[in-house]
Amino acid sequence: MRHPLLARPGLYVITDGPRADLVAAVTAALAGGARLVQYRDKTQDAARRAEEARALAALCARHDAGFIVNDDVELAAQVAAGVHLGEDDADIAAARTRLGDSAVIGVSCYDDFDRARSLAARGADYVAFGAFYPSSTKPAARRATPELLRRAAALDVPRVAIGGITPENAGPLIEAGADFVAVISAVFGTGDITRAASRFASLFPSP
Ligand SMILES: Cc1ncc(COP(=O)(O)OP(=O)(O)O)c(N)n1
Ligand SMILES: Cc1ncsc1CCOP(=O)(O)O
Ligand SMILES: [Mg+2]
Repeated sequence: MRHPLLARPGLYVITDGPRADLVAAVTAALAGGARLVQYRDKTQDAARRAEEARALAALCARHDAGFIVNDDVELAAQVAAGVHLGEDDADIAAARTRLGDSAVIGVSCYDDFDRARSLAARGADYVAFGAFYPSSTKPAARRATPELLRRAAALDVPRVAIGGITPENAGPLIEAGADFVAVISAVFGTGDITRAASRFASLFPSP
């Protein structure tokens, strides 16, 4: 069954921290209509990470938006969030045991349909593909094509597209079946985060 937080397609923002105005930046993205927020912070500063994750979890709850922690199952458990797992991260079964059935667990599938099929069968709540376009955030990311999104319709699990996505180039991905577009720089790297988020949000059908 589709997780309730993934029922409505839309914009999935991923933070680009550390940044001093993190909570204000995410507040602005939510005001623009972001439906999912991922806390992605590759630093080792456990105290700041815990404090920020707790603040963002409360903020997202107030906006009825999903909140997902990148990589770190223990931090997700601490703040009752979901988690996003890539190929170098925890195993999905271990994450499910730790976080429980109600947590959103998303997985990176890169350009790999068989990985998506296998992880969907093992209980992933969404499968993410990409990068679809060159990404300044992750220049070495493997590349995927919209055809993969079309093929993944058969998996009957929400599909997320990531990598170099802008309001100008997101259309073909949504048309190919992306339920969410996941974006870092084209939202958080702009001078007007709310406007950038609302441009993405307007590409999806309104509820
Ligand atoms: C929604 C979404 N899709 C893909 C990724 C990438 O995950 P991963 O391959 O584990 O790489 P890092 O983000 O951890 O560098 C993601 N974070 N979110
Ligand atoms: C984390 C990640 N995984 C594949 S591309 C990417 C970065 C996406 O960031 P941007 O939206 O700035 O290209
Ligand atoms: Mg990861």
